[in-house]
Amino acid sequence: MDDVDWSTEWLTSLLWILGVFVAALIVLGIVAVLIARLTTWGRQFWRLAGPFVRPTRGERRTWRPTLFILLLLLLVVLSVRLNLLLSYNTNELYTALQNLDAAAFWRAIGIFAVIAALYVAQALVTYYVGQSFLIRLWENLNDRFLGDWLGDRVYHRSRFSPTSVDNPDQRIQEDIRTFAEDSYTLSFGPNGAVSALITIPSFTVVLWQLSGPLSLFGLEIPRAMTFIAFLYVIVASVFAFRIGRPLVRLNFLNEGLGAFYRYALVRVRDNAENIAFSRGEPVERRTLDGRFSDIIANYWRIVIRTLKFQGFNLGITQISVVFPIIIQAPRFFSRAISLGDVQQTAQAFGQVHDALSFFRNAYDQFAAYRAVLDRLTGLLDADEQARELPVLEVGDRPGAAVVVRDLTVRKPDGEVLVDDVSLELARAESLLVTGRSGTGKTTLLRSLADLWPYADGTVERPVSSGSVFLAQQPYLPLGTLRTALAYPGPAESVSDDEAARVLRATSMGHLVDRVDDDELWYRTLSPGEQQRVGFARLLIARPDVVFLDEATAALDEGLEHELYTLLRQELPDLVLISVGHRSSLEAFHSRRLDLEGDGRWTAAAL
Ligand SMILES: Nc1ncnc2c1ncn2[C@@H]1O[C@H](COP(=O)(O)OP(=O)(O)OP(=O)(O)O)[C@@H](O)[C@H]1O
Repeated sequence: MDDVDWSTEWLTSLLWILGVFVAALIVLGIVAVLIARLTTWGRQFWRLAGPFVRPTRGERRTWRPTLFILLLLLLVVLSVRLNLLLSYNTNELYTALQNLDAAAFWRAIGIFAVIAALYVAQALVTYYVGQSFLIRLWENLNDRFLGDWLGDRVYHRSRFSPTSVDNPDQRIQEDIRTFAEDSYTLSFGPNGAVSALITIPSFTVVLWQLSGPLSLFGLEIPRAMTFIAFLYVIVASVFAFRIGRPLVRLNFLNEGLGAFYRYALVRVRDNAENIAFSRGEPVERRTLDGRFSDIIANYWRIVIRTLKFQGFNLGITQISVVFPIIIQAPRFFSRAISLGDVQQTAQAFGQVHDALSFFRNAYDQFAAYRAVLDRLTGLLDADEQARELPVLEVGDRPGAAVVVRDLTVRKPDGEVLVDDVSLELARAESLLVTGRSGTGKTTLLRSLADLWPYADGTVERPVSSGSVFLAQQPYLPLGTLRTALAYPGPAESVSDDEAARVLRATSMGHLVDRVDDDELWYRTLSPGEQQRVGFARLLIARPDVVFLDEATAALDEGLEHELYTLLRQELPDLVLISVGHRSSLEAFHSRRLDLEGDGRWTAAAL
């Protein structure tokens, strides 16, 4: 093996790094384009990462991600170069030992110290740059996915999609992080694909230089070591792929089953009181046990499959430790090569072996990665489908008025709930929608709110904050009571005086001192109190039109009377549309729409 001239090595190494960097850039660029075009997972990857790396038109073009990628590539090339130098240094070290040459030995140790210091610095910088890159990718994806899911009210509309996806929350919170992490580790990570692709040719050259001919069954194989290394790993990889393949599906199932179980647990937590009242623990337990045992059954399948897969991988890796030494030993004993050469061969073989094995060892990680790709692109698809569902055009009509023309509301299966209804409500008018349970009262309100995809006709009303919908159970956001009163406005928009006034007006004076307590209000307040928070919110928001869906059902008739009177007094011009069963509500409405089922309805003045 030729000696390295360490005095000029920095220049040689610099030129090497530049040359390999450019060559790697070209080759990786071509490979990346081919993967993104020709493979499903490549297309999925590009769909997720593309907008980060290359923002599309309309967004500000930023070169930052591209520069990050170039820097990461440069660092990988540098690390391979340092590994190469370490292998030459090892050769010198062992040759000096064999020759009992103390001066050469200490010189080699000195050089080792320099390379090792550079190596540590390189590893730390790589870690920092790599993590910064993945954090940026993570932030970008979270931003996009949240925007996609909340935008156009997809989170709600997706309930009506033909294919609904499970647990979008988990996909946004966990899968995005896994995607960012795995994208980095599998590509530019210290043992990733890029490092493997650069290491293989670099160390193949070393192996080539150290290889001698080998006689096998009377046949002379020149440079046998190089060929054997490749043959060994390629054959092993083919077997490993076959053994490891089912892990893709099993890991996918593992994710889904875990989420399914967690969802059941969350349901128990959220419905704790109902379950406790009915002593429903045995039923819940059975459901939870069922879901958990599905996880375990699948996990066992993963364990058995991994046993086979890892058993094979570990065996192959162990053999590879002594393999190059055995092959080089005869040449060492015949003094054709030095001890340093044998050591360097073992190192070079190890590098080529590890690099080639990347594709085999990373298989299970890659399997989980593909499952994440499927889950994330699945969510994007479902969001798109939800967006494509029909919408009832709601025209903006500022001021207190609602106009509905030829509105027909259907169930998803096409059955008509409300057939061809038209109505006009002017300032201060009010409508009570009645009908038996299941005749479509809530669905009619949903259609007016532009939330129900299976409706046609035209609706005009004030949009955005001009109209407020209040469901039977008002939504109380996390945070303070002030946040709940201001919702969906910002908490700071409600002053102390105003909060106190509306709380007292809705018979909740006892909460005046607690407006800034951060509690789980949706659990602390009784259903009736929650409904009163809904009314208090109306007094703050002062909308032009209000839709109340059994919004006083949890209150006694006396309180109901007080709240409706209050609403009329404070908002005399308000257009009021209520859904309710109680006859006591008639006193507060000027007209009634009675749904009779099968699309039929009657309208009358009250
Ligand atoms: N997301 C949905 N998918 C399919 N069908 C639905 C959906 N939401 C409601 N429906 C159906 O539409 C019909 C009307 O439901 P809706 O909730 O509007 O009735 P309602 O008159 O408000 O009943 P109640 O008085 O009990 O509240 C019901 O048969 C219900 O099963």
